[in-house]
Amino acid sequence: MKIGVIGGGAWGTALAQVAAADGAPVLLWAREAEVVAGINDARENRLFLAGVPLSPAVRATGDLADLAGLDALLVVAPAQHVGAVLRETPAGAALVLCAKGIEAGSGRLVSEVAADAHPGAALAVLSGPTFAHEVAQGLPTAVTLAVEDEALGARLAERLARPGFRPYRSTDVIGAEVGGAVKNVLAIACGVVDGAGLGQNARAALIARGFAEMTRFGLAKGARPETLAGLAGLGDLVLTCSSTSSRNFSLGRGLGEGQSPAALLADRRTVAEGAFTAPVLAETARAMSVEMPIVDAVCALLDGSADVGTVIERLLARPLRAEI
Ligand SMILES: NC(=O)c1ccc[n+]([C@@H]2O[C@H](COP(=O)([O-])OP(=O)(O)OC[C@H]3O[C@@H](n4cnc5c(N)ncnc54)[C@H](O)[C@@H]3O)[C@@H](O)[C@H]2O)c1
Ligand SMILES: O=P(O)(O)OC[C@H](O)CO
Repeated sequence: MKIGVIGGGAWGTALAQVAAADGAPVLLWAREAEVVAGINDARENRLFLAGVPLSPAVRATGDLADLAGLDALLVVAPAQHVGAVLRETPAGAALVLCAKGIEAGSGRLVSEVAADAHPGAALAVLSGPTFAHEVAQGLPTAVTLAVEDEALGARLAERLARPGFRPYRSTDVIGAEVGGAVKNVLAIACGVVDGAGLGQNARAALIARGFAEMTRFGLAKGARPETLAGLAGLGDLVLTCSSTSSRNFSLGRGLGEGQSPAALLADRRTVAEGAFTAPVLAETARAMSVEMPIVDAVCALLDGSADVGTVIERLLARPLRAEI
């Protein structure tokens, strides 16, 4: 199975390294000419994954047309750019969607965006607790690989599996997507708890109640509960809600410390997907009558309509209710 990667950020580069670990060639498209040159000439992506020596089997290109004729493309552009990039990408390959987010404006999951850009393409979702720098170092990692076509799922899992990289197969594409998109917003909330010094009890409560929000939203979208309780949902939520290695958690921590959202988001080279997904997630949930108070609180902090003290007061003043 000939593999290409769309996106030369940290995660696209780490996944290219995984796919090339057995020496099979992998072609990676990167938007930045310096990333293409760095990978081809110095075997390093200094902009997004500095310090990781890349396999000589990973080759980079700045031309999406070069991806024609490959069997599977790992789509690792940020969620808000997947549509634009796929519209310029030659069709014909299975698409393995690795971005975690919901498209602003349309409210579409990445699989819906991909189906629109490449009608009839086989679609898979790869998601789970995966800090790129750990995967690139070969540290043990497990992911959900969700594909409706079980035979394709088995072939993809076989192609991507390594001793330190274990794909667990699923057929629940929606569940895998919802988990990855929602956890980014909840990771911002956990960062706020940390930055505002609210304590470990509050963080654990937020993870559990955030998971309840993820589950309500996921079920309304047609996800299966066991997917949300697995690697792509709860697993990734726990990872990103407990580490400053998470860009979303770090963004939230800045908000919790009282820094302005505009300052925190200005001039970012790396992506904190939760900041883009939060408003569209809140809007979509409202339209489906799904309650997501923690997501609403993150939105209020990001759009500056409330400060940390106010959103905490609002969350704590909610009516007492049954846990489930
Ligand atoms: N970094 C991780 O550990 C990790 C792990 C799992 C999933 N992800 C997901 O992978 C996706 C990509 O994240 P990343 O961490 O690789 O990115 P990154 O933050 O390392 O780099 C930013 C990326 O955005 C791209 N970009 C910026 N503007 C663009 C545009 N207009 N069109 C197309 N691309 C543009 C850049 O070229 C670069 O590839 C995100 O959805 C993220 O949630 C990341
Ligand atoms: O740095 P974050 O917050 O984008 O998280 C990276 C991955 O999604 C963790 O699984």
